[in-house]
Amino acid sequence: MDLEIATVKAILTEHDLLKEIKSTKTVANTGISYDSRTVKPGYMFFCKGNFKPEYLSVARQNGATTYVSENEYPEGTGMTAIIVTNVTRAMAVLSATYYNFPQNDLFIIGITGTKGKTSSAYFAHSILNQKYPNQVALFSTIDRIVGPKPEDQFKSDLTTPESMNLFHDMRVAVDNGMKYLVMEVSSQAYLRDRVYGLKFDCGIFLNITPDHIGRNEHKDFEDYLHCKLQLMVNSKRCIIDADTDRFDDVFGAAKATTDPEQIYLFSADVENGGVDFLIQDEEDDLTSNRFTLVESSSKAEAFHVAGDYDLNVAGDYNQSNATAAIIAAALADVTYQDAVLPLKSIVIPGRMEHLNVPGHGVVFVDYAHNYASLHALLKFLKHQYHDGKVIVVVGSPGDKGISRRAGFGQALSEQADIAYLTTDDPAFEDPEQIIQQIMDNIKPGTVEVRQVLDRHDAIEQAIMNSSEKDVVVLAGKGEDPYQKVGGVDTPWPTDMGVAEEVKRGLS
Ligand SMILES: CC(=O)N[C@H]1[C@@H](OP(=O)(O)OP(=O)(O)OC[C@H]2O[C@@H](n3ccc(=O)[nH]c3=O)[C@H](O)[C@@H]2O)O[C@H](CO)[C@@H](O)[C@@H]1O[C@H](C)C(=O)N[C@@H](C)C(=O)N[C@H](CCC(=O)O)C(=O)O
Ligand SMILES: Nc1ncnc2c1ncn2[C@@H]1O[C@H](COP(=O)(O)OP(=O)(O)OP(=O)(O)O)[C@@H](O)[C@H]1O
Repeated sequence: MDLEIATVKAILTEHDLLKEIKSTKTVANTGISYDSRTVKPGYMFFCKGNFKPEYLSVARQNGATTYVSENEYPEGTGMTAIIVTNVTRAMAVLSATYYNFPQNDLFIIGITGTKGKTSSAYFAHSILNQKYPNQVALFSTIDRIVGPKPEDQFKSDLTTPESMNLFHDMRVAVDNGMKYLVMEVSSQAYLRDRVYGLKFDCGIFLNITPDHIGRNEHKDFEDYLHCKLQLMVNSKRCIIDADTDRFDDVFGAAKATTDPEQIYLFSADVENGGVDFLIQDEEDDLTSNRFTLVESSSKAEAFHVAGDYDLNVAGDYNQSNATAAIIAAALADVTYQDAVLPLKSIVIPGRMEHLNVPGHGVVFVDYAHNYASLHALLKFLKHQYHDGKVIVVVGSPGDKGISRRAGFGQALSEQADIAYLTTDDPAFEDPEQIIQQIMDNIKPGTVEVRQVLDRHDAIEQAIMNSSEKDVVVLAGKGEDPYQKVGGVDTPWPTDMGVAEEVKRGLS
């Protein structure tokens, strides 16, 4: 595929992004890249993020003929320089153009929220896939599915990919016959313009609590909220959990660009009047997670998704995640009959996975990694295992989500009996200091704390020291296969892998 300079000029002008084009010759670009190491002859190269001018030299040596940047660089001498006001936005609109606007051929459901994005995405994907087999793409934190064959499924690096990868993967999905796309939209996606210019057919807002504030992320909570709200502003139809904090802001953002007739509210709180769908919790323990979905407005009644649902995944919060997914799927003509079956059998990797260890407590591996999710998880498990102890293995990552440290301290003080504080993706920080910061936020006398720096040892000790009535929660990493240490992804056998190894050692 070629990208003509004339087209580039027209698109950038349309989006008010063009400063000037310093052209030595007018060429068609044979490919696009933001990484000098992947550049091939005739490519257009984007200088973005923590870019260094030497990358441009490498891109030129590799054959790039054009670069797009907010500044002109001597390293690009001889190349066509496209100087823009905002390079990440320019990259988004030019990537969409280069891949020939694949979004126009997909019904796109975007999901945001501090917690529940991945779970809701898996729910929506499984429901839609039941009705439209081999036509539903999925871009989640865990996996990306761009086609029906096994090789069309691969692990994700980011929750929401860079715009260039996003439009590339959408193009592959469309070429593979996909007609629907369920994707998670992180706040970073809006902060970094990864979804700039993209209109969603349906946007879901689940919840918001403090997270992702710090260096490389959001400067404060209001910025985090502002970015999350952009999904509502950029969606043709909006689905909102009316129980979320800052509901008025979320509803206001949706109404700014969407007819209220196209906004659907749901709630698990019967007191919450004026919603379209009500969730009635029938049973939520470890063996059964059942709820009744009630259509409580005339516009909801047109959907025909009311009824009893059984979820194969524990946790009352998953009733809300599933409801959001059901409503979104209903917008793509799914009805109760299509939705009820897949939810009965769904498995979400790294979310509420459990392992029975004879003679010891049942082990839960869960991706809970901030106050809201750890609190919800421990509260649920404490209720289920009221005769035993709640034993938690947890650490907090380095260089991001700094507020999680205080949040973990608080959640452990409120719900845990024993806490093993350990390492979780320390990045460039000292894991011992991170542990100390969690410790600083534990209320004295509430929970017995053991500090075990090595995560493998911490898991082993937690399981071996547990008794049959206890529950052992391995929190934060889900099915992550690595520990991020000093800029290197160090292989990690996964929390469940370590638990299984401990179990094997007992037999
Ligand atoms: C803060 C942030 O979003 N950073 C992302 C961003 O970094 P960046 O643009 O500064 O890129 P960089 O890796 O520093 O390198 C600078 C540029 O030079 C290029 N380069 C680099 C080396 C070289 O030899 N040649 C070369 O051309 C790189 O390709 C890049 O374009 O672009 C990179 C890909 O180009 C991403 O990997 C990186 O995500 C980092 C790793 C990250 O962890 N981001 C997290 C915070 C994130 O986005 N998380 C959210 C989920 C949060 C949530 O749950 O809400 C997500 O959506 O995943
Ligand atoms: N609606 C919810 N409310 C509170 N906690 C939730 C909710 N849904 C899921 N959780 C908890 O959060 C954990 C992560 O869930 P999930 O992966 O679906 O969220 P996410 O938004 O994708 O998270 P992240 O942004 O960290 O990748 C779950 O394992 C569970 O403990």
